[in-house]
Formats: sequence, C-alpha cells, structure tokens
Amino acid sequence: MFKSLRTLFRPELVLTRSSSSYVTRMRHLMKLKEDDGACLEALRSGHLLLYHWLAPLLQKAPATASTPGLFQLPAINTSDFEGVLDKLGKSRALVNEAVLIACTEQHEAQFSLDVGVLDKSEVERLCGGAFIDLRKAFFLLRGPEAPLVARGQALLRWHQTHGFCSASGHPTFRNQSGSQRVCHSSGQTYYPKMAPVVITLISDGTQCLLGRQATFPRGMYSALAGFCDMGETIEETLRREVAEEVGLELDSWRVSGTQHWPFPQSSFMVACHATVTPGNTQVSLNHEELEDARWFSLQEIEEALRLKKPPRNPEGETPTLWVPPSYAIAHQLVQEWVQQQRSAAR
Ligand SMILES: NC(=O)C1=CN([C@@H]2O[C@H](COP(=O)(O)OP(=O)(O)OC[C@H]3O[C@@H](n4cnc5c(N)ncnc54)[C@H](OP(=O)(O)O)[C@@H]3O)[C@@H](O)[C@H]2O)C=CC1
Ligand SMILES: [Mg+2]
Repeated sequence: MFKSLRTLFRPELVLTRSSSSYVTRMRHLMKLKEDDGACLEALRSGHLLLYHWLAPLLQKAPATASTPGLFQLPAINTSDFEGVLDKLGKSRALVNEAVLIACTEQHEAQFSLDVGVLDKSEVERLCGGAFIDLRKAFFLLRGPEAPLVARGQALLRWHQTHGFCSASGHPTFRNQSGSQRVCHSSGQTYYPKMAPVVITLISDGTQCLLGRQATFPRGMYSALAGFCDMGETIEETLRREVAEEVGLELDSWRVSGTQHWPFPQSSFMVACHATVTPGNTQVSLNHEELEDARWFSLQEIEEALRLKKPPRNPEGETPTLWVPPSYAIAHQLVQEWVQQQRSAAR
C-alpha cells in the first residue's frame, strides 16, 4: 500500500512560510503548465491522484482517537504506477494522459489520471484502496485533500467532455499539462471553465431564510443559489436570484468567501450574507425553482448544526431540519450567521 499524500502536500503551511517560497512554487507551476517538455519531465517524478470513471482512489487513514474511520489520498508516484501497469500487462503510455493539478512545497508536481480503461478491482488491489464516488469521498476526506481531489476530478471531466471544437467539429488536442485544448482546424484555444454561482444567506436580524429544491434529500434546506447570467455582476445576480426565487428585495449584502464546487459540473461559488429589513420578510415562492423557503430561528439552526450525519427522516413523519455538510460553502454561511447572532446577543 502507498503512503499518504497528506505527508507530501500541506498547502496550509504556505501561510506560515515566507511569501517568496510561495512565489517560487507558483512560478514553477506556471512553467509546468506552459512548457510541455518541463511538464513531461516533472511527470516522471510526479505524484498521481487516480480516478476510475471520475471516482477518486482513497485508502483508509491510520485511526486515531480523534479521527476514527477517516480516509486519505494514497501517494502514488509515476514509477510506482508504471509498475502497476507492467503487472497488468498494459502500456505505460497511459501515464502521459495525466493532467497537472498542483505541486508540493518541495516542487513535486501532482497530477490526476483517470484509469477507467483498467480493471477497477485490480487497480484497487495493486494500489491499496477503493475508488469512491466524489460526493462520498468529500465526506471521508479532511483538510486540503477534499478540494484537491475535486480539482483533479473537475479537470479530468473537462477534458473528457471537450474533445471536439464547437466551431469546426474537429478534434481538439491538449497540451501536456492539460491546461488548455486547441483545435488545429479553427485555431480556437479552449481553457477549463467554471460557471459562476452566487449563494446567499438572508437574515432579517433574528432569523435566516433557507430554501429547498424538490430534489434535495428530505429535511435539507440550504442558502439560496443561482447561476450568473452573461454580463451580470455578483451584486446583480444576487438581487435577481433572490427576487426570482423568493420575491424579496435586499437591503444590504457582503461577500463572505468563495469555493470551487464540482457538482454536477464545475461552479465557482461566491458566498454572500444579505439582509432584508424586518418589515420586508414576506416570502413569495417561485415554485418552479424551489419547493419551499422558510425563515428559521437561531435555535432551529443550532439544532440542525448539531446533527453529525443526515437524519433518517422516515416517510410520513415531519422531517428533521438539516443543512448542507461542512464541505459545502452553504454550511460556512450558516455557521457564520450563528456566530453573528451569538455575538450580537452578548
Ligand atoms: N456548495 C454549496 O454550498 C452549494 C452549491 N450549490 C450549487 O449551486 C449551483 C446553482 O444552484 P441552483 O439553485 O441550482 O441554480 P439556479 O437557481 O440558477 O437554477 C438552476 C437552473 O438554472 C439554469 N442554468 C442557468 N445557467 C446554468 C449553468 N451555467 N449551469 C447549469 N444550469 C444553469 C438551469 O435551468 P434549465 O435546466 O431550465 O436550463 C438550471 O436548472 C448548483 O450547481 C448547486 O449544486 C447550491 C447550494 C449549495
Ligand atoms: Mg437556485
């Protein structure tokens, strides 16, 4: 079994090191993105995140009292994996399909590689781990590994769905790092894209507004979200989506944070807190967009946050409120709102 990738990749340390080490690393990564020869050389000594039809390979982390049952990304270097390909009687050329996603503080390049053409259980046996659906993997990973694995999957998905030029219909060809694809017929260059989404938690000062789509699991409510239309600013999307979905006019808003969200395709989530005046809280629901939207008290939200896993919510019984899991930026917005309410009450 391969050792943990966590020992090799610790981006949180970047914040405590001098900025020059960060700059050097980013310049190195930029060179690898742009220089095919340098990227190929880096791949020879690089680390691979493996996916099988976009499901990442995870392995059980050594259990400690505070982290029982956690998983981690196995650290597999290129030569390890070439050995696996040899054992399976497959061509080593598969490794060259890896796409560059990051590099460690030691300037070791990290790549993601989809091995869907190989027998899943054989790779699991030889590499020591299991391929797990990304949504589930997000629950099982901690720290920087969850966004790293999402980034790797998003880039692989983009390549798998952009094999042809939308102008000429001819095949597109990637550079070695996978940072772009080019159509030699139209001359068009394609870059990986994220769709911008604004997500907002609205407060009237004492309650917050959460909504649910009919497709959400029973009992789950989340902050309101919507895709940016072409040419819109964040503020314009925010006001429009809230007006469209719940018929409210916002009083104020501020950006709280951002997140890359891989489901169902890459979105760039911009998370905001917004307020309405206490006399302007009457919800007019757009049933095409949402099944329900309701104001919740601090106590109700605190109870939902105390749930460690989604409740059972049997059919026929009133479902227990729960909010998106900690890896979703909606969860961060709810947590921040609770903190604000508690500080305001002091
Ligand atoms: N990380 C987090 O905490 C959370 C993330 N999200 C994510 O935010 C995203 C947006 O939320 P949602 O409320 O569904 O958005 P919207 O309210 O904008 O509604 C989605 C609809 O918008 C249309 N649409 C417009 N532009 C796009 C586009 N670029 N991609 C896909 N659909 C588009 C589609 O309509 P049609 O099908 O009719 O064409 C789609 O069904 C979702 O991907 C969701 O997963 C949501 C909540 C929490
Ligand atoms: Mg929406």
